[in-house]
Amino acid sequence: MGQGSDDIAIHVQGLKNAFGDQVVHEGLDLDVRRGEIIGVVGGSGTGKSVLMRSIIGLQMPEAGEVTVFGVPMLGRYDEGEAEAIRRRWGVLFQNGALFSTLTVAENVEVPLREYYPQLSETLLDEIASYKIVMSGLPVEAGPKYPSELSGGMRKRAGLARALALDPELLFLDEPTAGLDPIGAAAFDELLADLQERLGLTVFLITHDLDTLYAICDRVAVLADRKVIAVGTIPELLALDHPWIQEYFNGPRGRVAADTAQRNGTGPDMAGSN
Ligand SMILES: Nc1ncnc2c1ncn2[C@@H]1O[C@H](COP(=O)(O)OP(=O)(O)OP(=O)(O)O)[C@@H](O)[C@H]1O
Repeated sequence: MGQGSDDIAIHVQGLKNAFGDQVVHEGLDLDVRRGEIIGVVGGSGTGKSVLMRSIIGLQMPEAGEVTVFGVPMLGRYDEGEAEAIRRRWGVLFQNGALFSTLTVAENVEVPLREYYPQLSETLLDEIASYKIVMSGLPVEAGPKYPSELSGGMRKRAGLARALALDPELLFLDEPTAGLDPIGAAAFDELLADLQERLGLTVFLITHDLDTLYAICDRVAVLADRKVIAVGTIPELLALDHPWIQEYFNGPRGRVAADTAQRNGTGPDMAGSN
């Protein structure tokens, strides 16, 4: 099936980002399809977070285009059409980025208060409780402070906040970093379930090979200042780029592939080697 512009949630073209002399991206192109979970991988410092920040308007690129749901965004994040697009996404930052002086419920209410100041306190509390439960936390977590939660619970609280505005698009920066393998697998399962139930498009930065095998439809690889390849894992394995081979066919990649085969969660690897 061909990909029309309606099928594309995020279109990035010719992106350039630099900090002083350090050029992080140059001529970077990426299309994210509607309804997919795309994993974004690359060595440390290749600019995965900077790419995400460029898309959501926290980093002004030196050149390029960013279009979300067909709307050009760069330089216009606070204006009319682009401002409305911002309401259609939720973001979970790398460390959860919860406000430590607010309870979990109050954290979830922050975007609601910002965008819907007319909502009553009762309704805010109800929506927050709903999002908290949806993110796999007990409703009793609502009045707790982030410092009272485990790492896995904090991630879920961050997810609840990212889901506050009923987003169609979710940005997640290393959501399973710091979780034990069981906690990480549970978080992956939650994400896959939410993606399916809510029809989300998910932009997921990760170093976690198990996550890639378990829930990502496609994987985009950052190297040499660009997205050097994007495809399913079997498609990437067929490429002979050294970083891709080392990453997926190195010892950790092999273990993740075996685990995925055992769990029946991985892609059909027939035909790949
Ligand atoms: N605000 C900033 N000022 C200066 N340099 C920055 C800034 N933000 C990012 N960088 C640099 O840009 C490069 C890419 O950073 P980024 O955080 O996007 O990498 P990453 O691929 O997400 O890495 P990691 O996997 O380690 O999280 C790094 O060299 C980083 O030091």
